[in-house]
Amino acid sequence: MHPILLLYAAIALVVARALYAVLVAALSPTRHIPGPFLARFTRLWYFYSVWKGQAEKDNIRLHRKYAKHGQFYAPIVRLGPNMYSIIEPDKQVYGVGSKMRKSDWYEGWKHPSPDRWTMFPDRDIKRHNDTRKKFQNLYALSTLKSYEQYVDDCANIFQDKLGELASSDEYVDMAHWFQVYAFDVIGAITYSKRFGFLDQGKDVDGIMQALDSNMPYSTLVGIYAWLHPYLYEVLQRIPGSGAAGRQKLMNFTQMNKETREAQRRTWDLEGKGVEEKPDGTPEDFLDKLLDMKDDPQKGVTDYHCFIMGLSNIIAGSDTTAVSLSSVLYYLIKTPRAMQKLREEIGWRTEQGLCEADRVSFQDSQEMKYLQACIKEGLRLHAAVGLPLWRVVNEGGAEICGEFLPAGSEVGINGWVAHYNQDVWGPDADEFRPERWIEAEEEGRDKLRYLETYYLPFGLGSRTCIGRHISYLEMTKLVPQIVRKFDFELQRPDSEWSCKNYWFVKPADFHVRVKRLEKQE
Ligand code: HEM
Repeated sequence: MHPILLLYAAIALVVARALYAVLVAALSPTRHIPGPFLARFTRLWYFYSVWKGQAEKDNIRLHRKYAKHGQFYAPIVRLGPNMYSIIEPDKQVYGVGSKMRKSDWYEGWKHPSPDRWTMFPDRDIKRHNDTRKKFQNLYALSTLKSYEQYVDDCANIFQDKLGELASSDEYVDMAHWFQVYAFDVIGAITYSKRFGFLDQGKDVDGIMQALDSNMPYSTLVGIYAWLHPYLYEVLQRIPGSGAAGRQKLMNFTQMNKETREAQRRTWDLEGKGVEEKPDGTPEDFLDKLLDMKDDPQKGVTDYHCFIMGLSNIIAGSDTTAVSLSSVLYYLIKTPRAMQKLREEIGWRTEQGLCEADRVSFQDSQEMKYLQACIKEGLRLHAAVGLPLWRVVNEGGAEICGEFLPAGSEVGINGWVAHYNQDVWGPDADEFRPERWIEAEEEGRDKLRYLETYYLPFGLGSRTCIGRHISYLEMTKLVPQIVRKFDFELQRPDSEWSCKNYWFVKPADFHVRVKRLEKQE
């Protein structure tokens, strides 16, 4: 075809597509739901918002902008032609038995082949339920004990590193150090093997970089999920691209699994489920998976063992690192709270209720102020900063006072929920750990009410399966470091800046570390 004709054809196609979008928007039964003008016709508005890395702020701004008199937030706003952000954790959408599946936005978090599913983005409700049931024990509170030594080892190395950093006057990037810690802990818990980041103080073999580069790709491609298979095919061949990063992690996971299987055969551990292995290390996550695989009753396959290990690294490293940064950042910004936390640790140590050099997970459960500080840190800065998209089923559904037709995508963003002054009160923007203790004292109803709107770990049937593990990592490390070190922000008078590509990562959390004169 002549090039000019080709150009005309392309222009005609674009015009027809635009007219179609205008027509659909004009006739849509949800056209009265407020939102940016462009978002009525195209997902480009949302794409741009996510691309800037500030989507949680835009999301909050929209709910505020369209609030009616007497409301803090508009209950529902539009982010795209059929994408709606809501402020209520509606049970139809998120309840444990909900039939609304994750939207195709989650496709960007997996290999495009339908056979290569993993737990977090799985959109098949039945398969997801089966997987979750099979493996939830590995993440249960009762299993944490077997992972505690791995956390202790990493926390001790982390403490030594802080000691070294304290002897220099330099500002250091605390977000980086928490990332290094969280990666090594999840590596140790999953494979009894630290990645070695803590020891070297940096990324080894580009693993952290691999995961990092995957974030913008997965976050953005999911908005136009149909593009994913084509882009992935090309990008996986380009070093440094998100798709190549994912491939690297998959290779790493597979290699660990194969090495361990060979080792277990040498040690003759297959199917034995021992608590401690011949090399003295406690049974790790991978051993537990392989024990299950060796038991024919459990229906655990090689593929399960592969994806569950991979999920731990992808879902459990940055999330914990960001959350640790949040807690420490707000403690530094709120000296009164830091002081109170140190008093709690000091008092419990004097009373012999916790050890002088480490805090056991069991002891940490009794430390009310510590628990409140962690909860409050994750409220003000949830690690995940985009709506948790779900799809409305056949027949449509009434959500937040609006009837949404089948196929609509609907989601609540933890950041929107956590800054809602109608829920948290006029001091919703403040770091005030006491609010959790007061709510508990007021009675179970008040606490339960707040917890309904507390979503750092998601909600309902897809709530974070690894949350107890992350609590184990955080509740041990935070007291261990704040009792020994002080932290001075490089820019104490301004807010930190963050980039939101699903995880809202701090970009400039620079502090000077100082050893506390008097410990406890
Ligand atoms: C403070 C740390 C963490 C935070 C804030 C966090 C947050 C979340 C959130 C918000 C979800 C739900 C996402 C959705 O609905 O789309 C989720 C799911 C998940 N998380 Fe976490 N997470 C953390 C730590 C971990 C750890 C340590 C692991 C693994 C050891 C883990 C494994 C998973 C998995 C496998 C899912 C998918 C669960 C499912 O679909 O049933 N997470 N997490």
